[in-house]
Amino acid sequence: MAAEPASDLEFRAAEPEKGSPRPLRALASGGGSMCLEHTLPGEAAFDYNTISISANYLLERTKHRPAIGIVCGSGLGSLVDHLKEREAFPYEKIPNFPVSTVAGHDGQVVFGLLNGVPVMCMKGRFHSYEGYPLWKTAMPIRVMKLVGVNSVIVTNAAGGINDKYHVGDVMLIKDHINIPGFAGNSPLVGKNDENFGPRFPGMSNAYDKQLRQEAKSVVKEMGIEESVHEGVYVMLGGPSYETVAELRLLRLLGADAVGMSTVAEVVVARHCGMRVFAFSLVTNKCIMEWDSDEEANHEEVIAAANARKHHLQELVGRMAARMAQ
Ligand SMILES: O=P(O)(O)O[C@H]1O[C@H](CO)[C@@H](O)[C@H]1O
Ligand code: HPA
Repeated sequence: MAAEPASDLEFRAAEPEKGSPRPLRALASGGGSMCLEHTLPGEAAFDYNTISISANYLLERTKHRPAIGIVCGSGLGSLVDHLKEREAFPYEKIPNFPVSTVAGHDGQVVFGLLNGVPVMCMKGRFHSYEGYPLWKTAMPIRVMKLVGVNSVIVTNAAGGINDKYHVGDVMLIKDHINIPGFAGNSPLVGKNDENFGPRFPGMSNAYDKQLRQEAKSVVKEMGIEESVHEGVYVMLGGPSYETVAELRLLRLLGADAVGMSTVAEVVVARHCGMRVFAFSLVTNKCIMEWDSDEEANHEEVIAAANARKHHLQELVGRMAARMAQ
């Protein structure tokens, strides 16, 4: 029997209220220079026991015992609206959980049956631009792990860099480019917790080949091959969208779609041995020409996600059924 969960007050660190993200405080570091709060080495990731408290809170309140987790990207929360025997837990109520502050991210952990398969869903994710350190944006993945999840479906809204991609297309992610990681900003920075995984996890097979094969056959069954691609996702910190020069650089680097999420979750999922299937919905075509007057915006991202929700619900549902076999 799991330990009685402590009250929210006892364990919840100070978090921003919904809609009012905590500002990044500039603090003096040892050398007298300034550094941002989320880069301070002192802010250690939650340890195994702290994450167990969040997991136990959920395990004690849901009858479901899912092995599959789903992270819903911007505007993709409806992926989990049709779960049977649904049980939802607002992030605010879960000890130690961050809160969602972005439009299109509701802020609920939702358990239920998807095509008869028990799943645990994040209806809303966290991003570093909200003021959270990367480890905290990915902390729900560790909660999933302690709930019993061993495979995750990670989804996102992304800008299409590849000029063959159109709004509404799906990109099965075959690899990522971790731009924050190039600068040493990883969700695994700090003392390694062996309870979760090794100090130096490999990432060359981050996106499970067999699950990608399954996805391709699902896409065929659904008859949507023409609008589905396989490609490389690049993560930037945001929240500003990219300049034309940045997008041209990302294209040169081999990126097909760009976003501000997913990579930290995938790194943490792989660190703790989970299988990962991930896809991007292309919600906007990236602006690659300097003479264009267009600009990316979040409203168009949400609208594009909404327009494709039925296909995506079906894709996720069929994948969950295959992953459960
Ligand atoms: O990656 P998700 O959460 O789907 O959201 C994407 O959409 C937002 C920008 O419109 C950014 O948060 C970007 O990462
Ligand atoms: N850039 C970065 N993140 C995004 C985009 C984009 O064009 N679209 C959706 N998320």
